[in-house]
Amino acid sequence: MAVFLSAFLPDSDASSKLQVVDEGLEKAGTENESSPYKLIESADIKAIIEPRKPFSHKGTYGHALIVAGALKTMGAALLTASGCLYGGAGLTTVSIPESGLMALNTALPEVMYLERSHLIKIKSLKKYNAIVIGPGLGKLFEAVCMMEELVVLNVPVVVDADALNILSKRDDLLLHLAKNSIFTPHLKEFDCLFGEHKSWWDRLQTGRRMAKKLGSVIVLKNQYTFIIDQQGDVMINPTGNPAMSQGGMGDVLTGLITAYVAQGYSAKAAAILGCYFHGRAGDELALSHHNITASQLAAQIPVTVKSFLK
Ligand SMILES: NC(=O)C1=CN([C@@H]2O[C@H](COP(=O)(O)OP(=O)(O)OC[C@H]3O[C@@H](n4cnc5c(N)ncnc54)[C@H](OP(=O)(O)O)[C@@H]3O)[C@@H](O)[C@H]2O)[C@@H](O)CC1
Ligand SMILES: Nc1ncnc2c1ncn2[C@@H]1O[C@H](COP(=O)(O)OP(=O)(O)O)[C@@H](O)[C@H]1O
Repeated sequence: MAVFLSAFLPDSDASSKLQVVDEGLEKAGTENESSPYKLIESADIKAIIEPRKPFSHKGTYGHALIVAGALKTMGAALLTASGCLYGGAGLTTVSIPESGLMALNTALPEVMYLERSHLIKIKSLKKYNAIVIGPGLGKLFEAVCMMEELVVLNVPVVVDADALNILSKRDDLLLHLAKNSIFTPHLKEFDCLFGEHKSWWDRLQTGRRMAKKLGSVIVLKNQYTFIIDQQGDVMINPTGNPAMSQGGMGDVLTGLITAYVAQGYSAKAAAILGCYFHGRAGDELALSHHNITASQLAAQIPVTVKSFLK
C-alpha cells in the first residue's frame, strides 16, 4: 500500500502529493527506485536498539553534558537533564547558572553540576561522550560565547532552542560546527535558522539540502517529526499525539537524544530512537491521560523502552 508524503504534512503541496513514502528504513537496499522518504517502523527500532549489557557499569553508558538554562528558564535545563537521565545515560552533568543549583539538587539528585566558568577549559570538555547546548539558554552574550567555545572544541553537539537562534545570526559558527551534530528545531526555529518557508514541502527540501551541506542530522519537530540524515534522506516518526502539546516536551526530547549519543549510538540512530520512544511514551500515557506534562513523559521513557523490548 502506497503512503504519500502529503499525509504527514499539515499542509499539502502539488509536489508532496506525488512523493511516495517507503515503509521501513531498509527499503533502499531492496527496491530499484527507492524514495528518500521513509516511515519508521517498530522493526527498524528493534534493529537499532541494544539491550543493556550484563557486565556493565555507569561508564558503559556514557557521560552527557547539558549546557542549558537561565534565571527564568531553568526548568528547560532540568527537563533536558531528566530526558537524559531517564534515557539511560551513565552520567549526566548540567552546566546551569549557579542560581539553579538548589533546584537541580532537589529535583534531580542523580545529576551533577559544572560551573559555567569551567566551560572555557576546552580540554576538560573532551571527557564528555555527548554535549547538548540550548534549552532555556537565552540569547545573552554569555550564551554566544559558549556556542563559540563549542565550535572551537570541534566535537559533534546536540543543538536546540536558543542555541539554534544564536546560530541563525552566525553563519560562521553554523558552518563550522562539527559534522554529525544534531539540530532539533521546531518550525519557528527552523525558519529562523534557514529562512521563511511558504510550505512544508519547501521546508523539507531546505532541510535535506542543509543536512547534506552541514554533514549533520536535522530533527524537524512537528506532529510527525522528520529526521533528516547527512545524505538528505528523510525518516518520518509515526509516534506522538496531541496530549503531548505542552511546554518543555521538546526539552525532554533533546535530553533523550543526547542520552542515546552518550551511549554510543550514531547521530542518526540517536535521533531516530529519541523521537520514536519520546512519542511512544506519550502514546502509552495518552491511553489514560487527557494531557501529559513533560516531567511525566520523561519518567515514562524507561517503562516504554522496557515494554518495547519484551
Ligand atoms: N520550563 C521552561 O523553562 C521552559 C523553557 N522553554 C525554553 O524557552 C525558550 C524559548 O521558548 P519560547 O516558547 O518562548 O519560544 P519558542 O519555543 O521558540 O516558541 C515561540 C513561538 O514559536 C511557535 N512555536 C513553538 N513551538 C512550535 C511548534 N512545535 N510548532 C509550531 N510553532 C511553534 C509559537 O508561535 P505561535 O504558533 O503561537 O505563533 C511560539 O509562540 C527556549 O529556550 C525553550 O527551550 C520552553 O521549552 C518551555 C518550557
Ligand atoms: N500533537 C502532537 N503530536 C505529536 N507530537 C507532538 C505534538 N505536540 C507536541 N509534540 C512533540 O512535542 C515536542 C515539542 O517540542 P518543542 O516545540 O520544542 O517544545 P518546548 O520548546 O516546549 O520544549 C516535539 O517533539 C513534538 O514532536
